[in-house]
Amino acid sequence: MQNIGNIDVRGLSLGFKNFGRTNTVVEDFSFKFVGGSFTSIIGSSGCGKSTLLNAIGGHYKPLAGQILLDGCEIKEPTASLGIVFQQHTLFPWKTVMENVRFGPMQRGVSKAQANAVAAKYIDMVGLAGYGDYYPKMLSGGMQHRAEIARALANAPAVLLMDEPFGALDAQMRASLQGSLLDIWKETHVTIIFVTHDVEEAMYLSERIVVMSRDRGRICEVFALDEPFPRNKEKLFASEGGRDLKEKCIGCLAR
Ligand SMILES: Nc1ncnc2c1ncn2[C@@H]1O[C@H](COP(=O)(O)OP(=O)(O)OP(=O)(O)O)[C@@H](O)[C@H]1O
Repeated sequence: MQNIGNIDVRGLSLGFKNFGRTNTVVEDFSFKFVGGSFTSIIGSSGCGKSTLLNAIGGHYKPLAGQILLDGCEIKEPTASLGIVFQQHTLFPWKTVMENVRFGPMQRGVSKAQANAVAAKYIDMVGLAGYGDYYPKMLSGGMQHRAEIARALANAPAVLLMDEPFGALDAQMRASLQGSLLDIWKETHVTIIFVTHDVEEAMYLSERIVVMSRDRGRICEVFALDEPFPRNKEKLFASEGGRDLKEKCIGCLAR
């Protein structure tokens, strides 16, 4: 276990007030995301995946329970908790470089240092040479790469990803999946990755948490022993792979 990036979710309940009544979305959710691990969360639409991820990111206050990052309760968003969403959130009026160095500069890092940090992550996500481009000049996949670089520039202990590749075509998705695994290997950041795609979860993660339709409870946790780098064809064609996929799909209906 790594001594940073450990997320401990304890007896967590989350909900929203609608028309004066509290609608509980996630109830009594407990799980430990070990520092440096890659965990995917799958579950049917509306089961509370994004709500959970946002709560881990410090954006929602629990109705009950708590979420700890390395032993300290998460009460608000911090630079240690990087979030990447499916939709683009880059500042359109800033270049890639300006977007990526924004976080470090907000934290008081000098411009020269922030530029160096930004250049390192722009390079890491495969966008070297695009620092002066504005978001609208980039493809959807390139914008996602820039978003990941922007999150990494804050040196987060945890990277929370909410269906980040959901809107991309198969080729772009495969390319970003490969880049993400390289980044994970290099940075040892804890990754919590929400996806609808069972095969994507199987390819990327060490563990898959399946959330239930019934108030976001944990339906099943699957561990994947297959070492990295993984071969997609082999993984999905193997008996173990086919069995796991069937089990995950079976759980999604619960
Ligand atoms: N800001 C909000 N106010 C009120 N209700 C909300 C809010 N955000 C989410 N909900 C409700 O919480 C429930 C869970 O939503 P959430 O977005 O977490 O699900 P999800 O599993 O991520 O779904 P999907 O896979 O479709 O993205 C839904 O019933 C949704 O209507």
